[in-house]
Amino acid sequence: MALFHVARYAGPEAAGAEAGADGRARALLERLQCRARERQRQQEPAEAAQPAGAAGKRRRRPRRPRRREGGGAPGSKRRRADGAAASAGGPGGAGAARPWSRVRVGLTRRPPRFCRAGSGEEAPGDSGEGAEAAGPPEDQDGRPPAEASGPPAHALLLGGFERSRAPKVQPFLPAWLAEPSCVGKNVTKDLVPIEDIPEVHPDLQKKLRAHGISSYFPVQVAVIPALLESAANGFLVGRAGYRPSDLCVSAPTGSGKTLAFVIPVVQALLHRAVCQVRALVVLPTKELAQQVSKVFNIYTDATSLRVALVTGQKSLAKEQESLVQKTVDGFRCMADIVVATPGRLVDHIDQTPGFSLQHLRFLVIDEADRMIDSMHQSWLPRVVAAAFPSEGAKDPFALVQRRQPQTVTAASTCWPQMPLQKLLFSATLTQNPEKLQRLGLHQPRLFSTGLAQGGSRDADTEVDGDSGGKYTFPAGLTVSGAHGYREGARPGAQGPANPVPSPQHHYVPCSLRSKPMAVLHLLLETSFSRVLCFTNSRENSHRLFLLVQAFGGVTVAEFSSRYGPGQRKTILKQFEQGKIQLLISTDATARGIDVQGVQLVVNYDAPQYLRTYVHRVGRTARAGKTGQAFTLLLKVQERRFLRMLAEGGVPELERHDIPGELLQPLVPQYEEALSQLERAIKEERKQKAA
Ligand SMILES: Nc1ncnc2c1ncn2[C@@H]1O[C@H](COP(=O)(O)OP(=O)(O)OP(=O)(O)O)[C@@H](O)[C@H]1O
Repeated sequence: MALFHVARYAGPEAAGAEAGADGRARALLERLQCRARERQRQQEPAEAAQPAGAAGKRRRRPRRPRRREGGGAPGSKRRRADGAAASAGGPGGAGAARPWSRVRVGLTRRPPRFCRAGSGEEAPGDSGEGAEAAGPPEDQDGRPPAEASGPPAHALLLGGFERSRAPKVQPFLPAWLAEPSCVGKNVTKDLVPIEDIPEVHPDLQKKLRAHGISSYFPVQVAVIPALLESAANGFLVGRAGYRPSDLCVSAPTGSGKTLAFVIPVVQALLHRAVCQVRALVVLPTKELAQQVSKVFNIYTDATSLRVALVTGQKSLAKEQESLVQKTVDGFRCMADIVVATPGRLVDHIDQTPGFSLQHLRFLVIDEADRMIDSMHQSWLPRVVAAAFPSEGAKDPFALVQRRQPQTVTAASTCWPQMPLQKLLFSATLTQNPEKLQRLGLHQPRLFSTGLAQGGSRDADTEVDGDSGGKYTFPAGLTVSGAHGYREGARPGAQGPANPVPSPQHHYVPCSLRSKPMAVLHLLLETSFSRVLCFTNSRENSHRLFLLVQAFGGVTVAEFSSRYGPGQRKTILKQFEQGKIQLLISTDATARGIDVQGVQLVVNYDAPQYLRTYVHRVGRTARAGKTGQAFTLLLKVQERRFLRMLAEGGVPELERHDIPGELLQPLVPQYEEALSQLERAIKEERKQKAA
């Protein structure tokens, strides 16, 4: 018994030796019995004075304690607890007669949860015991009994912590993160004509116009002059001879971030004498790298600058040819601008003889938040190590010495230094200083379209589980000037003269069974020519693709890692050309992919993270266009998903019910498609096994 003895009643005698334990228990028992008798005496005259009915009513309140004295139902939890109290308080279960001792009984049995004593709070769905744990029963006037010397009101007891929410702690941010340079977010309003930024080279201005660009978007207005200024003294030194600041840019999807770095980088390198790798752009996927290199090719066309794409789409040898050429006296660099995925870049650093980053002036990290997540591949330290060679490996006769960044001293400014400037771009740039610190930024400057001051600064909801980040969405996806999609209303149909702005983010409550039909219904109803539908896995993409294909009436394709880079390129091209109406994709196309004219994004599987949602829906409403986003939600997902989006600053999510009768006409065809899907999957399995 001694092993299980818990000294719950601390008193002066508690300090005594073990030998006195029996005596203490007896003394305590007597004291308790004495108090119980006294209380009974007090109650008796009061009850006698009451009318029979009233007395009966009032007696009902302390019924529980009495039942406990007599013992509850055999085998019940309550009885076991009383047993514990009896063993602690003494024989006969006298301790159970004391209301506050019951509180302690509760303590022994309940999981450790905290609540304020006397608050009367109880854990939801736990009414009986919760009421007990909350404090002693009240007397006839609704007050606790006078002699019940339970724990003091300020003491913390168990239970009910759900009610008291811990106050949200606002992280303390460095000044550059807390006070960003604000960038306008509306690409249809805050435009600046090309001629209003005369710093941009006339040839580049001409090219911009030739490609249908007559004004700069807000992010370009802010970033292009800042970058050009930092490279004003050529690419050897920054302003006043100092190393230029690194730039971080956070602007919505489709707001023109690519041109914001392409134009100044091309301009800074326009008059270089010798071809060396001076700009390196790192992106997370092959498709994105391809897209960005295409933009560089447009703006370096008819210049001596050369762009190389290294993503692993071609063989290593072929890529090596585009980077370096062997000559009689060494190697000749073949690229000024290298656009790469991190893995392949490291391959070339390791395996391509003569590939040097020692003249690297700009390191652009696009989709920077995603790239920070891939830092475990340690591609960045490899790039920095390649850009700043160790002392022994330096060329003593080189005109421009390259040194690791260090404190500026008179000696350190004796030689012209070639700085390495890092430029980070993303629609969901993290504001977590610890993560950004891993990039080793130098006096960074942040350009942002307004991460909410009040919100949590870590926009890395998906990674950190901190869902307080706020994002800015493209204006065309926030509220459209035209009518949004309404049941039965075909897009493209003329709306009223003064259209009522409508939210463009929708959710469709549906069941697991009705999800494919909901997608088909949205497609058939809207008849949009380019719809992008996201799933959470390539298996889901494949099955949905087979099902829609079997259903018929829609030109459909799938995009996932099931296909090789070449096939994926073709699929994207066909989608862009309008040959494919519905592209079912994994998150492989969620980031950065710029397909003109996507009118609708459907999240067939709800994205797990806010950041994923931002990028997925950002495939529509690009460059000032409007677009719509529908997310299919199962009942169990609804609450969490909507809360996540609300906390993330998603403007308004309109519930869009699809009544059963609208789906009914699709059922026969759908059932037929289902059986075709089953057959197709069986066939595929057979082929795989063979
Ligand atoms: N000043 C401009 N005027 C008109 N169109 C522009 C302008 N700048 C960029 N665009 C177009 O806007 C589209 C989106 O640009 P871009 O891909 O650079 O967006 P982004 O901000 O990088 O988006 P994401 O975050 O999704 O990668 C492109 O088709 C681009 O050609």
